[in-house]
Amino acid sequence: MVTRIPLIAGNWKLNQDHLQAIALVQKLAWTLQDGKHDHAAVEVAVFPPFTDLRSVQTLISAERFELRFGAQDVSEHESGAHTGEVSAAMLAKLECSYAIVGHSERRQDHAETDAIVGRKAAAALRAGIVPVICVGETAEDLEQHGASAVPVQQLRDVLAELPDAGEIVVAYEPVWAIGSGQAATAEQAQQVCQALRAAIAEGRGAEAAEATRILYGGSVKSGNIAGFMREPDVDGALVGGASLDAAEFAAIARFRSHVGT
Ligand SMILES: O=C[C@H](O)COP(=O)(O)O
Repeated sequence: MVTRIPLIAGNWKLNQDHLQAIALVQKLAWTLQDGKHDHAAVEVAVFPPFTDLRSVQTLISAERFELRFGAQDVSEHESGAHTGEVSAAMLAKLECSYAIVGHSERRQDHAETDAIVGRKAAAALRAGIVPVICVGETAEDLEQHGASAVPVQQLRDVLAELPDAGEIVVAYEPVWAIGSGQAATAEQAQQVCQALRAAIAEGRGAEAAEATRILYGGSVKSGNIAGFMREPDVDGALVGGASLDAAEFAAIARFRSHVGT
């Protein structure tokens, strides 16, 4: 049986300039160190804006912090006449481990389709970056189709664009739970994450499905993380607002001290 190392990921969205990013990463790393955080047991990663990545890389490398980091998006293109785009190779050069693709805010703001998201994920994989593939249903989808149908179809469509091999992370983020303060219940998250794992098994085989980490995202806080992490198919969290507070985000990463409470 494969052990999936939990991943607690902080998506800063459009927050923190590069000076604020340095302060936040320092505070987070020191808080985790004070709490003797075992990074081998629970991985912690931050996703700053593009403009912060160089500063975050330099700090993490100079201080030998065990934090990982990634980008909030990546281009499907590799180079050339694509103004405003940032390629996976550029992110790899900055030592990004991950790139988020298909966040619902990008799907909404930039009309990103599953095919585009799939091509972005494929570009990340080609550069040795693990794509964090976001899927999730809106409140209307939930009412009309139930919780699983839309995220499962989104994931199938994204996986269709990917090579069979290469590590991926999937993040289930119900759109209605993002930034609303109204998280899904642990049972709802488990039900959808289980269905997503079955979709990965269909597309990439049972072994890959067993090894793939599936995160829950949407109003995660230190007060509700333990419930999610008790579920067998939830392997971590993609945290938005609460990741901007170092103490709160570190408390989320310490979910093991709340499990059973
Ligand atoms: O990527 C993170 C999600 O959109 C969740 O955001 P939130 O924790 O602020 O609800």
